[in-house]
Amino acid sequence: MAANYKALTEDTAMEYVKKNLDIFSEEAVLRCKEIGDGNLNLVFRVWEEISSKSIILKQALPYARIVGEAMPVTLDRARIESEALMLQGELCPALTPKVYRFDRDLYLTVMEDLSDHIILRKGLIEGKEYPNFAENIGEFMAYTLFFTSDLGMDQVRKKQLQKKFINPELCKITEDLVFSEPYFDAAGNKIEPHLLDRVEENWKNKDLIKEVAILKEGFMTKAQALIHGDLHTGSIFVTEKSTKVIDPEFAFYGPMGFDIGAIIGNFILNYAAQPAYMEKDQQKLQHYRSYLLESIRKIWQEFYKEFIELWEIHVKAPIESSNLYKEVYMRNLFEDTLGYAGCKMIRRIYGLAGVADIDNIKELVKRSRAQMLALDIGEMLILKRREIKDIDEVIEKIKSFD
Ligand SMILES: Nc1ncnc2c1ncn2[C@@H]1O[C@H](COP(=O)(O)OP(=O)(O)O)[C@@H](O)[C@H]1O
Ligand SMILES: CSC[C@H]1O[C@H](OP(=O)(O)O)[C@H](O)[C@@H]1O
Repeated sequence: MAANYKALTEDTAMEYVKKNLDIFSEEAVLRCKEIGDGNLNLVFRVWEEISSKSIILKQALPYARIVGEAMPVTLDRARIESEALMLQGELCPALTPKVYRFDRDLYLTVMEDLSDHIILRKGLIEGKEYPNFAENIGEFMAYTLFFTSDLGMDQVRKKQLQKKFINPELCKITEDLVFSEPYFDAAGNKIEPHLLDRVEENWKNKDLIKEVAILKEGFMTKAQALIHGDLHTGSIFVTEKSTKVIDPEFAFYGPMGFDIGAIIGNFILNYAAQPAYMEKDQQKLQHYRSYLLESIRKIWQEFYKEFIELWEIHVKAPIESSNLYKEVYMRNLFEDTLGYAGCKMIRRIYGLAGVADIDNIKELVKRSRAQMLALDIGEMLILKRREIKDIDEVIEKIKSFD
């Protein structure tokens, strides 16, 4: 740990802003609130009432906030996050918060305050619709993944970037929490008693475990692009018109399908949860679930369209211009996307870190229905990913569980 590192408090965060940033005037009366609700870090909002100017300070703790000091986690994740935000900002300026400074002593990123946006997960739980989201996130993924892959950048530079974004400790968290612990009786799992029989089925399911092991191997070895690494609906801020992707501290060179699968898997988690929230209005429920499924279809289609466009414009080498190669590449990416979506769903039902869409359902019977549905869809995506023809078939298969 850097000698000068100290976790900030609301008071010291304000002092830091006054001393180090020239955003506010010297006489400004500042206020500060710690607003972090994630599993890992501190997030301070500092603002001045009269000018309505504000700023966000995000600081890594030397451990995971959700567990405490018993789970040490490298502070270097703050560097990875700020550097990934800056790179994503170059590729997709409209879809990324502005980073003003990274403090290497305090592992602190100073960035744009997005409080006029809402975390997408919250919006979806409230049943809101975001007409531009699928297009925006499709573009974000196409640009960030294409231009950091061997297709979209110089191959020597790519390897240098890979070195900069080696992120072993955070990858190990994902390897454990997403791909390993849900498949045995790990101490960190949070298994509600009514789920135990269903969870034990997973532990005994040899096919499922084999397929998850294959996906885990891909996560650990397929250095395809600089992926966000944790692209769930809690890592995205939205308004009706705008989308901003935050929190890339898990970024590393990994399989592209892990990002696309994360977003699709989290939309399906919301789909599984919605009957509990909208039970009293079946028409509204049907409408909203169609919206969620349409979003999934559009997210994949927009990503696909943008990615292929970039490929056609930027790739001139004869080998990588092969149309047959493109087909195989996109098919593999589709299968990875489905497999990782399934893994990301299952881990959220009984692994260490839950998901608000489902955890917020107070009534046990309704929560259990949502959990079982998510487990069944997750398992189907992992096991059937090679047989599923296209995104339309994914939607049909999800619907068939009702
Ligand atoms: N740039 C920002 N503007 C406004 N609020 C933010 C910003 N970044 C994070 N937050 C708030 O802090 C919360 C936690 O941030 P996040 O980056 O997800 O932390 P963690 O890495 O701990 O998961 C978010 O859910 C959001 O409410
Ligand atoms: C002990 S970290 C658990 C979990 O938290 C991260 O997500 P977030 O902080 O965005 O909620 C990541 O998904 C990790 O797997």
